[in-house]
Amino acid sequence: MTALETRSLHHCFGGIQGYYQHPSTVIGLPMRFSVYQPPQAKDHAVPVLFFLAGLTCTEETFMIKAGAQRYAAELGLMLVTMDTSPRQTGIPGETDAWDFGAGAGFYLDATQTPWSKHYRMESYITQELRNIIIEQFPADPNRIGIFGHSMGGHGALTLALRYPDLFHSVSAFAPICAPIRCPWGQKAFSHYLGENPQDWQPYDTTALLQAGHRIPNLLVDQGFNDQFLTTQLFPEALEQACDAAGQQLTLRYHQGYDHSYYFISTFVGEHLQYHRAQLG
Ligand SMILES: N[C@@H](CCC(=O)N[C@@H](CSC=O)C(=O)NCC(=O)O)C(=O)O
Repeated sequence: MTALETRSLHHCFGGIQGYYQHPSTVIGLPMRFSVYQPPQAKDHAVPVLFFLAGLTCTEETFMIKAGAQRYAAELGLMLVTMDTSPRQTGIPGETDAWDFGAGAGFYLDATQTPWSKHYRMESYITQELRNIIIEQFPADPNRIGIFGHSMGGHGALTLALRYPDLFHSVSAFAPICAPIRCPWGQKAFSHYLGENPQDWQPYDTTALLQAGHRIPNLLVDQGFNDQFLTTQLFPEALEQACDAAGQQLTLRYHQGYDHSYYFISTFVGEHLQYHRAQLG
């Protein structure tokens, strides 16, 4: 069993907010994650929600800024967040840009050197971290949902589409819907996956839908005043892909809201209620 170092524990709405570090065999370096255990977890295994954060974030960002613990405590949901990339890999230039490298792992397994040695966030989440949560926390493995924001919204959608047996509910805030078509995605994918766009398709939500991948239901919230709406996110491409595929989608636009955690914190309660209903 993986040895966890507990970095800190905090009482929160009757439950426990914990921050952890462990030597990751998948990443080949230490990784950090955090878990909110609701009060119900003292008595029995509870459903779990993985939250994947966006560019520049860490395992702390959502737990500190989203205000989700109040709702998780009411609904009996465990929350899990992880860092957004490996750190201190020694790769030259890893921290030069905020939208690539450290803090920008894009929730995939890189195939190109030098990134392929450590940048393996897909396997980290779907295998190692999932196993840690199931084995070392009071988590119900048959009721695991996933959601995320921006780069993490892309991660949640693509992992849910690629691993329908592992993730039983999915939603997103302002996701990058078509990374193969936007500058953030093109920059990351060309370095992590190589120059051939054909190799990017398994990590693009619209391409996965076109290829026949499906999820039972999908909730997406998007602010109209999002500074990245027209340059990076392309929710209209998601809508078109879902329409063409016959994929259920509830896409809600919100006047005035931007890309920030003020937007996330406004709607996070509704996302937790949605997942609780989906997970049963
Ligand atoms: N540093 C950048 C802004 C970076 C940013 O907005 N990051 C978002 C996610 S963007 C897509 O994945 C975020 O969640 N930031 C954390 C936060 O606390 O807001 C810049 O200078 O524009």
